[in-house]
Amino acid sequence: MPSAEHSPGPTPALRLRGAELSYGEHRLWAGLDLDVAPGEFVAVLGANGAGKTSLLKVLLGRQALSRGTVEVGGRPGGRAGVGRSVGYVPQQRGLDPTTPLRARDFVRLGVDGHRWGPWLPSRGARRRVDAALAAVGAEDYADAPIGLLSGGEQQRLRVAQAVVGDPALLLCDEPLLSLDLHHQGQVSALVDRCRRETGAAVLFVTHDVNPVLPYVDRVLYLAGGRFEIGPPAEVMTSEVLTRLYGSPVEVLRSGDRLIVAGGAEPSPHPHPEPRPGGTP
Ligand SMILES: Nc1ncnc2c1ncn2[C@@H]1O[C@H](COP(=O)(O)OP(=O)(O)OP(=O)(O)O)[C@@H](O)[C@H]1O
Repeated sequence: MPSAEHSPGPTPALRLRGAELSYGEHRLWAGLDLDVAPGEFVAVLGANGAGKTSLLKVLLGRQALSRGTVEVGGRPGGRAGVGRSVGYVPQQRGLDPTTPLRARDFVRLGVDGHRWGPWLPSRGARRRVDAALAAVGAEDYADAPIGLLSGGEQQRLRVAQAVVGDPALLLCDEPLLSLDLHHQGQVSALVDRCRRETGAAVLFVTHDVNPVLPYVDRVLYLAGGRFEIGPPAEVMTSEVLTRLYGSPVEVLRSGDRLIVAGGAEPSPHPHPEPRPGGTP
């Protein structure tokens, strides 16, 4: 199992030590040592069920580790430790058309609506909301009821909501899923700009690394209870992924794109009874 240490420097935005997550007999990953530096962009990849979303749940304090420790911004993780320091872009889910919120009110929730911490003067909050709306290109529908917007428009607003609070750690759970190629590129570039401007570290769960490939510093690849971490050029190879999956995988290059072929999980996992842990 490789170590995932990153070079020493400022307090890591995220530190995992000996981290393991199992649901009953089903071990998702174990022995995970990972330091993510401020401003670093880490793509989290892997097959369905490899434990990507579960990792984010741990970092959000919604799921306890089975073993090991987690720190966010130098403070112990878990419910008490997360607060405003973590921004979260969830998987796309359509919002109820009758949701009684304008787009800008939805984004403002990221400033002062659902986090612990001081309230900002409302003029400052409004400026930040306007800036976040502009950053995701949502000015035209800033005052529209959010439930009536398209899935892609709603997703851009989720990104705006996550970054408007200036988090130390930005967790993105497949935020590109419902977006067309153009907007995939825009949202990827937006997340990149945010981490450069604010120093937020990014953990970006995705099935397709290509939209974020220009920005990714390291890839955390989860498969079959194991993991690999490193720069994309070192991890996204036929040899490494074949070893990780324990079955033949071919990584092909087509222009700037990477195509991963093969990679079936070695054996089906048991699916135990659900444990408390919530759904992000
Ligand atoms: N609370 C829970 N109790 C028991 N098993 C769970 C629980 N939450 C998730 N699992 C199981 O853990 C495994 C990993 O789930 P997770 O959602 O983390 O995978 P993922 O890598 O994000 O998958 P996908 O790519 O399909 O979104 C799955 O087999 C899932 O059924």
